[in-house]
Order: sequence, then C-alpha cells, then structure tokens
Amino acid sequence: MENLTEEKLFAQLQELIGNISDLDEAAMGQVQERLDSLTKPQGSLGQLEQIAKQLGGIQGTSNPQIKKKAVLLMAGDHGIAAEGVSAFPQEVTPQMVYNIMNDGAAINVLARQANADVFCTDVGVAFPIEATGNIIQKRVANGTKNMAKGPAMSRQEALQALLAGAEVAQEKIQAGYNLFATGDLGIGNTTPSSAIVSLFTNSPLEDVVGRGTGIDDAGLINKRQAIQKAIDVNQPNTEDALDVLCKVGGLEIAAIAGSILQAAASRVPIVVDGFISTAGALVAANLAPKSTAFMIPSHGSVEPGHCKALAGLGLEPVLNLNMRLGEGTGAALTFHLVEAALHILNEMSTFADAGVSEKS
Ligand SMILES: O=C(O)c1ccc[n+]([C@@H]2O[C@H](COP(=O)([O-])O)[C@@H](O)[C@H]2O)c1
Ligand SMILES: Cc1cc2nc[nH]c2cc1C
Repeated sequence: MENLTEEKLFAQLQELIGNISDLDEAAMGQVQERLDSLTKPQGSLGQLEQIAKQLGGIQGTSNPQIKKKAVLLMAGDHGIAAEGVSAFPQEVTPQMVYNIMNDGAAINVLARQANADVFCTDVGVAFPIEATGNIIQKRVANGTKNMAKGPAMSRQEALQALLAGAEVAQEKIQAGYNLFATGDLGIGNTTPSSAIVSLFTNSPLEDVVGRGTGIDDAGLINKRQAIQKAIDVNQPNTEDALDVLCKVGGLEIAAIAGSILQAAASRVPIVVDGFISTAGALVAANLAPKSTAFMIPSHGSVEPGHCKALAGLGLEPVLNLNMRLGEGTGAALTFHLVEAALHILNEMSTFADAGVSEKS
C-alpha cells in the first residue's frame, strides 16, 4: 500500500465510501412490528428496541443474528506528546500493546467476558513492535509529527491509515465476524481527539479538552494551549475531513474511521467506544454521512468533549460508568446490551401467544 500514490489511495477511499448505503427500512418496519407485538407496553424497552431495529436495518432482515464479535483496537503514537500533554510517557503505548498481546489489559478481560476477540493493530506506534498473536502490523509511520509545529501527517499517510483500518475490518468480516467494537490506544491521543471534536462540532476548546490519563490543572492549561497552537499553525479546513485528519489527527484515529467505513460498507454494525473512538467516528461521518447509521453508541466518557462528539453524531450513550480508559472497554461492555436486544426480539412471547390483553 505504501507504493500507491495519494490519488490512487483517495480513489480507494472514494470507492469504499460509495459502497455505503442506507439501512433497510422494510426490515426495520418488520422488527418494529415484532417488537410491538411482544408482551410489554410499546417502546418500553427504550434503547434496546432501537438497537434491535438498527440491527435489522443493517443486516436487512427481520431476524438479525450475531455470530462472532471482535474489538478492532488501533494503536498509534503522537508527536504532540513532546509538548507534555499526557500524564504518562510515550513508551506506555508499546508496553500496553504487549500487555494486550499477553491478555492482561482491561479490554482482554471485558472482551473475554463478552465472548469477543481482541485484535490490536499497530498503525503508528513510535517504537519497534514484534507482531505476533493478536497483534496486526500495519504501521504507516513511527507515530505522527508534533502538530503544534506543522501537520501531524501527510494526506497520503492519513489515507494509508484509513485504508489500513478498513483492511483489518474487511479481513475480520471475511473471517466471519459480524459485530465490531472500535478501540484505541496511544499516549497523547486525547489531544488530537479534542482538536477534531472542537473543529467538527464547532465547540470552544474550553468545553472539549479534558484530563485524559490524569493531568493536573497546569497540565490542562498547557494542553489547551498546545491544541490552540496546532489549530493556529495548521488552519484545518473543516469542510475537508481529510484535511482535519492529517493536520490535527492521529494514525489510530484514522484507522478507527477506516474500520467504521468498512463496517458500514459491508453492513456490519460497529459499537463506538469512548472519546478517541468517537473522534474517529466524527471523521468517518464527515467523510461519509451515511456511515452514522451503522454506529451503535456505547458509554459516555469522562472526557468533557465526548458528549459534544456524540451529539454531533446524533448518538446517545447507553451506559454511563464514569470510564475513561479507551481500548474499546465501553464498547465491549455494550456487546452484552446488543445481544440482550436480540434475545428480547427472539425470545419474548407475543400478546397473542401469552394470552395477555393489549392496551385498551
Ligand atoms: O476513550 C476514552 O474516553 C479515553 C479517555 C481518556 C484516556 N483514554 C486513553 O488514555 C490514553 C490517552 O490519554 P492521554 O492523556 O495520554 O491523552 C489513550 O491510550 C486512550 O486510550 C481514553
Ligand atoms: C496504563 C495505561 C493503559 C491504557 N490503556 C489505554 N490507554 C492507557 C493509558 C495508560 C497509561
């Protein structure tokens, strides 16, 4: 892929976007009818009913099924870390990649409990990584550049990372997975995510920038200044999602966006994790507005910009657990609820079957 020109990569992206179509309204109508026939006041299972309907619309059937589940975790490093925007040193990114490989991270535990597999892709870690086990090697660069001094990456790199994420999703769809969660890992990545969310939702930085892994008050001021500098230096054009992505984004954020676009093109639902994942989802939505219909919201992150990002996508979180870990942890927890929605659809009795009187 490295040898392809920017034009060829852009054409591939355009083709991917062109393959995204609308949800199947007829199937959604059938799911709604079934939900309304079940022994409960209509709509009383709230967002569970919405999810069941969405799954029907995505799979194009009144009887949606989940076979295999995967967390597509994208890892990358950030040149902006040099500005002291994180509470942790950059070497934590590769260290955590190995921890994930050895099954010791929170996402391994939560995915296992949900009977899901974790695949961690190195799209741009700044240190060497030996990819074995569940680690997939698709490195585009050894981290991004410092966006406070110039663009985080070239347009070509952004396209490569987007398509790397799409490729991973495509490989896993071919292997039989039909429900995804997004996930991220990368020291410093709440900084580009904040820039993206601020730009795409037209929100002031004060409302969007948070403490990430746990910076103090002085750190928060410094982080805001670094983001302001990145925006001033790069002048991203919000009408051009690729421009925003390459100037103030990240390689793993691009890959998350790419995995969402591929999921949408292949009609596979994808649960969107926390702040960084939702920044990636905003990139996907700005590239391909139709992709939002394939996104399932998960939790509301502690990061203050997350609610802005979710609102920008028209998504409402289904969980609120005060989490701020990333890795796909909130999305993996949401797998249980997605499956609950299908159990409801398939296993509840109807008013007629159970002999329960309908609304008078
Ligand atoms: O997903 C979230 O909502 C989230 C919120 C805060 C932090 N994180 C994780 O923490 C890292 C980024 O934090 P920071 O402070 O280094 O920018 C990165 O590895 C993320 O996965 C994740
Ligand atoms: C330990 C640690 C684990 C993480 N997982 C995702 N981001 C992280 C950041 C840190 C610091």
